[in-house]
Amino acid sequence: MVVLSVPAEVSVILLDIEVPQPPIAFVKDILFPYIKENVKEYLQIHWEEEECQQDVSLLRKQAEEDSHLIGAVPIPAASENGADDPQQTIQAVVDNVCWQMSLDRKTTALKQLQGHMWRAAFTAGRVKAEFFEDVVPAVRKWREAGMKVYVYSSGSVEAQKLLFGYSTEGDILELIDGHFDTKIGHKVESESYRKIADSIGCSTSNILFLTDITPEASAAEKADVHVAVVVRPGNAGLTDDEKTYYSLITSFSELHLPSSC
Ligand SMILES: CSCCC(=O)C(=O)COP(=O)(O)O
Ligand SMILES: [Mg+2]
Repeated sequence: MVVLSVPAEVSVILLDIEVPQPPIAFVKDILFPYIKENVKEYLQIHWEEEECQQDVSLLRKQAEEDSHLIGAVPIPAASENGADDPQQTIQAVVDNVCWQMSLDRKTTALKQLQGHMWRAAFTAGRVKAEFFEDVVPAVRKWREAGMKVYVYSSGSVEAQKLLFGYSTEGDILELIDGHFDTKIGHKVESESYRKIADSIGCSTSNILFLTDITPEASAAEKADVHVAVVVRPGNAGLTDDEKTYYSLITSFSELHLPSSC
């Protein structure tokens, strides 16, 4: 078995949300299609609710910022007297969401609506998150060794908590010390990792970031964060240069903590 020694200065393990997911690529193959298939019905049911209207306002603001992009889908402004046809606006929101998702955009507006839709699905028992079998034992072991474990995902903090709260292993939210999403910054920007370290109260060099995406690994490394690239079935392939450059693991059990024998 490959063993990757965790540097002695590391006291925090930061996980990308997709890294602990199972081979069926839960986020891409289950959660994302769920949004596309159900967004229209969700909007129709929740349209009058304040939370839904806040989600739509944020999407509308994002659509205005995106108006210069090729293929961008506008969302008409709400009229002051509320005289607009909700079905037309709903269709525009659906089209905008599908357009953003076709580009795998990581906008806070999209992630917020997705998070609210997933909350409805998880709490109704329509979806349960699965983890690779090495994940939960490894996270428990790291915590027993005194490590803090955080999650950093483009998915909203609320959505991340759903995954750990409604998993096939039960509610395992207590295994995670904290969550970060795009509100702290994008995962391909080095500054985000400095802000995360500040927020945790440690130095960036105290963090080991596990991700499957090399531009994220590169941004973290530029901020002096330790990185390892996690290679799981279903992940995008790596180039030969990336395979040589980065420390690679295929299971969390391959991480060897300084104190473990
Ligand atoms: C329930 S979390 C959904 C994850 C998500 O929306 C996403 O875009 C995945 O992004 P990540 O940065 O975690 O790879
Ligand atoms: Mg990812």
